[in-house]
Amino acid sequence: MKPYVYIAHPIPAHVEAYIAEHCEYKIWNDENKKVPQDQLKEELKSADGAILTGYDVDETLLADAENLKVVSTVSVGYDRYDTAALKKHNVYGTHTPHVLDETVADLIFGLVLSGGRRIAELHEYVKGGHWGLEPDSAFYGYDIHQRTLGLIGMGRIGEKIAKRARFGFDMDIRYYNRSRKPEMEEKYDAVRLELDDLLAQADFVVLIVPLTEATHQLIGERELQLMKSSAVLINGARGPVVDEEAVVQALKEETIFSAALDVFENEPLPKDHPLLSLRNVTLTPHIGSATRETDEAMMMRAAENMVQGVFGDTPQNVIKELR
Ligand SMILES: NC(=O)C1=CN([C@@H]2O[C@H](COP(=O)(O)OP(=O)(O)OC[C@H]3O[C@@H](n4cnc5c(N)ncnc54)[C@H](OP(=O)(O)O)[C@@H]3O)[C@@H](O)[C@H]2O)C=CC1
Ligand SMILES: O=CC(=O)O
Repeated sequence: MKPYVYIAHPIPAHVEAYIAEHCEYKIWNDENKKVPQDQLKEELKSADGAILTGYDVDETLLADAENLKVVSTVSVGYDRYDTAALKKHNVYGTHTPHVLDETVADLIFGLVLSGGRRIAELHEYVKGGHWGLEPDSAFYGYDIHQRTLGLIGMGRIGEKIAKRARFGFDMDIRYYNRSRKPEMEEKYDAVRLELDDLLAQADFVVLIVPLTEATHQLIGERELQLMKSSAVLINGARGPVVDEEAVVQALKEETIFSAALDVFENEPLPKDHPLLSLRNVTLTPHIGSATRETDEAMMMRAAENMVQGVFGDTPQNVIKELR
């Protein structure tokens, strides 16, 4: 008998065909609605494996999932997976590193450009029919090239951002990272700094670390005050890596120049969120990795991880706390 797996969101046809070759399966096909928690718990009772992205995978969910061997997220970040609970229940947690690095770096670089040159704001201005109502100088931004990029997180994606900054825009790279990365220093002339020094020196501060206890609200009021008044804050990591209220305050008081954000404390961003009424922001809907090609590659990788796990093999992308 084939193993049985549960997929908690729609997947492309060729990924479904791959799963069908190896497993019996059920798919939740509503893209606009998540599986209700009680139903998900019920579904997992008989599942050997699952693809669960955007769900909290914790003790409550795992308690009755007696056959479960593997859960896969279609993301590299796995902050919603409780690794202690997965370990306790002997379930592999897997994610999708590498396949998305260049794609996320592209979007982040878009945010760097928009933050510095005010592209989102100018787009609103022109689309609103206001062009000509104010002098052009009211919309001058800052150069990107030959300025200083402060990278918080020099991991897989961080490196791809550094590459674009160094070789595409001739920028100076400063980074803050848990461990030192001599290879990155060599390749990109990157200089490792303490966080406060990076914040004081960078023209563009880019966050691309995982959300953990150590990175929760890494950037708050104190840190924002250390930044230059001409600096741009880019968050491509997770919303709670910054204190969102403090960011709103800094933007209102213009103690920093602008922010460009792909991730938020609450997603989708609530309709009355103060960020929506600010001029000096670029906002994207947590879409860093989501191009057509890369989304498909991530889905396939998640499916492969799951299939490997249900057949008793070690999946290729087990999250590091569970290796
Ligand atoms: N906006 C979006 O759509 C996307 C967002 N992301 C986010 O980006 C994150 C990073 O992804 P990826 O580059 O693949 O991950 P990596 O694990 O390759 O890189 C993360 C880096 O952060 C460093 N780091 C971790 N904790 C700390 C800390 N407390 N202080 C300083 N540095 C720290 C790590 O240091 P060390 O090397 O020492 O371990 C590592 O170099 C994901 O976890 C996810 O949250 C990812 C993809 C898309
Ligand atoms: O946010 C996306 C991810 O892959 O992590």
